[in-house]
Order: sequence, then structure tokens, then C-alpha cells
Amino acid sequence: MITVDRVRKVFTLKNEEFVALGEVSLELADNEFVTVVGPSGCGKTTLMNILAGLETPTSGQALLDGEPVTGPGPERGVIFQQYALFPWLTVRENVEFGLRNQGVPRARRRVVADHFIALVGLERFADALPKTLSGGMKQRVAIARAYAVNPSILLMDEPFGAVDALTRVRLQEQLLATWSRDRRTVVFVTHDVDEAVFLANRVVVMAARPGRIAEIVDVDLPYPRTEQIRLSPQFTALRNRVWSAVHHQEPVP
Ligand SMILES: Nc1ncnc2c1ncn2[C@@H]1O[C@H](COP(=O)(O)OP(=O)(O)OP(=O)(O)O)[C@@H](O)[C@H]1O
Repeated sequence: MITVDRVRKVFTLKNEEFVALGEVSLELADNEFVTVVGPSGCGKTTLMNILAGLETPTSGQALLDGEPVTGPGPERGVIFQQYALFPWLTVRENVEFGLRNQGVPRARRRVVADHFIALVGLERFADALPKTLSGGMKQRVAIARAYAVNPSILLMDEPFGAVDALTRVRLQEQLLATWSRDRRTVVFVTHDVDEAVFLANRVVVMAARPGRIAEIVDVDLPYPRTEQIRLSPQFTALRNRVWSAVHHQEPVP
């Protein structure tokens, strides 16, 4: 279980304090798929960085199964938009990297890496260096690399932001297929309300100034999420509800 317990994050810039996160509290059960949406600057990335152990809260804490998060850990796979690949390693070597750290034997590493490279549709580029790939392709390598080490928690911050619309739908479907086969906890930040509703069993809507949770919407649509579900009136109703929670926020005086 992930617990966010009264987390506050204040940044100080030129002696001015900026409250990126007010008191945010949230509990995520194991194997939940939670998406986080909200206007720019509402603290989504700050929250993810705190869960990833890359940033410490000013007060309050994040806990994993009751243990405070004090840094990154192998049980948390991180896929952030800015999360860079190693430029001197090929696609396959990048995907194998975490497995190598875990001491997985060479032959097994290759099988696992090739499986996830195929899952993101990059078989033909397994021996290529990152600099020869487009932004969206690099992001797919980062996804394959995170999946390969099989973390129990996936933290994804706008992972599909840089990919084209068609690839995006394909990656959404693959992510859900992987998650359905092999459930794990996913926290997924997006700007895209449709994506938030399509993927999640709960959508956390955040508001800005100070960053806080505005509303949590349960998405009681069955999995697998099919195109039929995407086109259903229930989906549209939920999407409209999340949309208005994001776009019609009362400014804080
Ligand atoms: N290291 C930092 N120093 C100072 N201010 C920061 C820092 N990191 C974030 N902030 C500020 O905190 C606020 C929240 O930033 P954050 O990146 O978490 O928002 P976000 O919801 O992810 O935004 P976006 O959707 O635009 O990525 C922003 O106003 C940002 O300027």
C-alpha cells in the first residue's frame, strides 16, 4: 500500500515561498491503477518525485507498506518524460541495464529485454543507439526498461506525452494488457482527461495554488477496457465529470 500522509512541499525561490503541495493525503491499495490529472503547476510531478524518493516533503511523509520513503528503490519503476536513456548503450543494452544490476544471467537478460522491446514495437531498433531514435521511440525504450525489471509499483509521469496519437492509443492498450495479466500498482500522471479515465480505476483530480486534491473520481468501468467502452455513454459521463473537475476549478482567494 502507498500512503501519502499530509505531504506538504514548499519551494523557496529568492526568499519567496511557493507552496507546490498543500497538505496532500492519499491511500493507494496494492494493484490499483490510479491516474492523476490537473492543471499545469498543481504539483503532479512534485508528488511523483516524492513517491519516487527523488524529492523529500517539507512536512508529512510518503510510506510504502508503512515504511517511509527515503530514496529510490527497485520495487518502484519510474518512467518520467525527462528520464534519460544511457546514450552510449544500445536500445537492448538500455533495457537490460536494470536486469544486469539485479544479477540476471546474460542469456535470460536477452530474452526478457527482447520480449519488452517487442512489446513496445522496437524490434528493428534493438541494436540502435538512442540518438538515432525519435522522442517517442526513446520514451518507448524507457517504458521497456522499466517493465523489464518487473517492479511492483510503476510511477509514470506523462509517459506518453511525446508520442504520436496512434502510438499513444497502442501504448495505452499495451499498458492495460500488461497490467491485467500481471497486476501491480500504477500511478500515472497525464494532462489528457480521456487517457486518465480510460486507464484508471480511480482518477485523482488536483488543483493548483496550493497544489491539492480537488476530487477523486471512481471509474467503475470493467476491464479489459475496449474501444466499445471508450465509446460508451458511461465513459463519456465520467470523462465529462473529470473534465469539469479539472477545468472549472474555483480559484483559492
Ligand atoms: N525545484 C523547484 N524549485 C522551485 N519551484 C518548483 C520546483 N519544482 C517545482 N516547482 C514549482 O512547483 C509547482 C508545481 O510543479 P510541478 O512540476 O509539480 O507541477 P505539475 O502539476 O507537474 O505541472 P505540469 O503539468 O506543468 O508539469 C510549479 O509552480 C513549479 O514552478
